[in-house]
Amino acid sequence: MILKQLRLYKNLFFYRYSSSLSTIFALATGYQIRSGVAIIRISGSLATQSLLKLTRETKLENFQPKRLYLKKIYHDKTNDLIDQCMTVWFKGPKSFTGEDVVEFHIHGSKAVASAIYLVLSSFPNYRLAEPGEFSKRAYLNGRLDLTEAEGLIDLINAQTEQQRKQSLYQMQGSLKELYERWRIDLVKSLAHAEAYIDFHEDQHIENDILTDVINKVKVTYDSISLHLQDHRRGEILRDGCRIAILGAPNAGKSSLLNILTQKPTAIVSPIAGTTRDVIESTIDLGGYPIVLCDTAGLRITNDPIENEGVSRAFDRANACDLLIIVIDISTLSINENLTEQIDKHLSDLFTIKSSSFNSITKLIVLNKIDLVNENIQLKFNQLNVNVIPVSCISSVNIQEFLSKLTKYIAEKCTEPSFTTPYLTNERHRIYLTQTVEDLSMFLTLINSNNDLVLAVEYLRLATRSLGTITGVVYTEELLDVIFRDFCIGK
Ligand SMILES: Nc1nc2c(ncn2[C@@H]2O[C@H](COP(=O)(O)OP(=O)(O)OP(=O)(O)O)[C@@H](O)[C@H]2O)c(=O)[nH]1
Ligand SMILES: [K+]
Ligand SMILES: [Mg+2]
Repeated sequence: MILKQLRLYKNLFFYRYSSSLSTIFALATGYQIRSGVAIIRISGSLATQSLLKLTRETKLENFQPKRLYLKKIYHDKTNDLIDQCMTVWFKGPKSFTGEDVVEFHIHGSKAVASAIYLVLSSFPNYRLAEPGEFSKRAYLNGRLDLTEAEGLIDLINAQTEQQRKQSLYQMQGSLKELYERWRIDLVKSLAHAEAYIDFHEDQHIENDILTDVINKVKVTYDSISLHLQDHRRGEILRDGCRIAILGAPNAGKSSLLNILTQKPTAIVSPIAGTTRDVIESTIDLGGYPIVLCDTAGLRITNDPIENEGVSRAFDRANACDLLIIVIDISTLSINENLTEQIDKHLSDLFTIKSSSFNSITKLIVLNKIDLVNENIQLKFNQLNVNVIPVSCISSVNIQEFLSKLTKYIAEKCTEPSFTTPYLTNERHRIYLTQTVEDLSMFLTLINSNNDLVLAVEYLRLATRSLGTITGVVYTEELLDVIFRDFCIGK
């Protein structure tokens, strides 16, 4: 235990030592420049030198931290004027990275940025930052834990309102609080269990200690297990709810896709078998992100290309969170039991490639209601809640369909909350699953009083798995995986 801690401190020490050698810089506002303002951020022990050299000031005291100064900046060797800009600096550790940070808020042109880059690169021990390097330094200097860093990248990538909320809460520590609380509980139990092992034979240590440990571990075990049974809500919100539109040829699948994307995304035609490939489009519905797929009409066919399209439709549908099945209403007979006919229609469609999609939620759209006599339309409105008659041509019931779909998606995702956050990331799921498995081993072994030392080893492994999520425990490899998703300048 102590050895491991020492190794961690050693890593951190080397990190601090080596990072003091290089001061990094990059555009923090992205490379799509040609904007009113762009920000060049510089971080490291030599960062403030750039402030003095570029502004030709001699004393750092002329700049109070966290205050903006309008300055002319110059090439330090040629004395050429580069730009007039706002400058600010943050004294480490009270900065984003925990190191001294300088920012130049320049005019957002490629030429100004390049001129400054050229000057900065000429300074000794200055170099361009790698992707995610500012955030990595923030993590290594204890300004962020890994879940907060992941929240930050998710916030940068957020496309919809609900994604914004979820990632913002995570960036502010919602998951860190939860996972650290569990980890600290387990570390305490571990310490008590170890004390029991070491001393219970020759000293008076109460047997209650062990019972107490078991009870506490059980509570954490239950909480993590519950957290894992989340139907991937947070992950669906983070990655987008995947929806496939399925149905027989000409049912109106592409017409429905075009309504949802509000543009002619897919070709619509009266020719059955128009759509062949899976057509993917990302949309925002009520703040929820959706990855929507139009697919080939499902039928048995001798055409090898169409058949490939049908196979792709099934493959994609199997990977989805929700299916919209479109049925041409005019294929149903009003005088027979409609629910039975719909069930039969679905089972005929699905057996084409012997699937059942049993575990996937389905919303059934009876399209082309405009073709049905108005008196009869009423009958279709009284079907199951997951069946909705619409017309893609006359737009009848389309608003109702959109609200129903939004409701279904809201149920699949989560209304983000700071106090009860959901899992958002496959990486966390892997380590949490490992944690419950180890805790389960601990509980089994300790209850059967088999091997106390081995049982406690599992408890130790569980604390390590939890620590890997927040980054209390880390490897270079892990950090590479996490921070490589960041862009340069973040
Ligand atoms: N009357 C009527 N026709 C519709 C409606 N929706 C679509 N259609 C027509 O039905 C035909 C087929 O529409 P598509 O959207 O291409 O159908 P699809 O299911 O994508 O067809 P495939 O890609 O060939 O499987 C087109 O001629 C559409 O104009 C509707 O609500 N009412
Ligand atoms: K068609
Ligand atoms: Mg189509």
